[in-house]
Amino acid sequence: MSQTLINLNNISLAYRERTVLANISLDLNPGEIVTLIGPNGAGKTTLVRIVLGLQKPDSGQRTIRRGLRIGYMPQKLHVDNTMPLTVKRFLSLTNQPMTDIKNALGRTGVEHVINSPVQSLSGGELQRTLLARALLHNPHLLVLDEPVQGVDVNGQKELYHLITELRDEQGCSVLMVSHDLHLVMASTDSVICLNRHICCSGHPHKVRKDPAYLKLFGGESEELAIYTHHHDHEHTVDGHVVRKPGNTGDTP
Ligand SMILES: Nc1ncnc2c1ncn2[C@@H]1O[C@H](COP(=O)(O)OP(=O)(O)OP(=O)(O)O)[C@@H](O)[C@H]1O
Repeated sequence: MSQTLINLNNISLAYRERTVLANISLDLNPGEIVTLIGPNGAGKTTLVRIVLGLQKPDSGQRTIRRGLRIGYMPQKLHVDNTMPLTVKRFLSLTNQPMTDIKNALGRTGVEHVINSPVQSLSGGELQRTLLARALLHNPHLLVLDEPVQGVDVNGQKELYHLITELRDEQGCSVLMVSHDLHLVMASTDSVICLNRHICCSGHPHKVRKDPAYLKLFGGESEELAIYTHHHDHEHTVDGHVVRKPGNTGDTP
């Protein structure tokens, strides 16, 4: 594994005899974006914690390239509502220079929130602030646990686009967790579909059609992917539907 950043070999883990991860093997290679996808409770966060070295598996090996720097964006940020904490103070806890902090916030598009309390940020601003924090150590690998949660659909697309740009600019690798293959499709090199074991993996277009993926996520996801909204009407400002001239169809 000369070039490989992190290798997991046959990792298994159980909580009180309940298997959470079984025989997981994977390689994270330089410059690659890998997305972990799976239903709730599939073991995605647990696997991320093992990749980060925060949790030890019951069996199997984790091998990490010497000197590897990892930037981590957690799934949740717990900040006590009564504790005054500005974005500036929050990011200063990383001990990085203020110019780097400002640059990172600028790069993720939220320089304007630097003096705002963390608790007051919108979903998108919070995710971009957490992404800026993950960038601060100039990482070789970005690990992003559900980076678009709490963000609306357009914001999600923008955020995935930004993640791809950051990978291109910085040449880092990305391991991220997502719930929606179709939204992440354009932004990932490969997908690992997890449900306590690896159900299928590979190029996103291949995984999308894999019977194991379809079994987990159902045919609905395929229908959603091909559904195109034929808009035969317009809306008034108060939301009422107005048919376009010459169109009487009942398409939504
Ligand atoms: N510390 C723990 N002790 C006992 N069980 C745990 C612990 N941490 C996680 N689990 C269980 O392990 C399973 C996998 O959890 P994990 O958080 O890794 O799933 P996930 O795929 O990230 O889920 P989600 O999409 O809901 O975030 C779940 O059934 C969870 O209840």
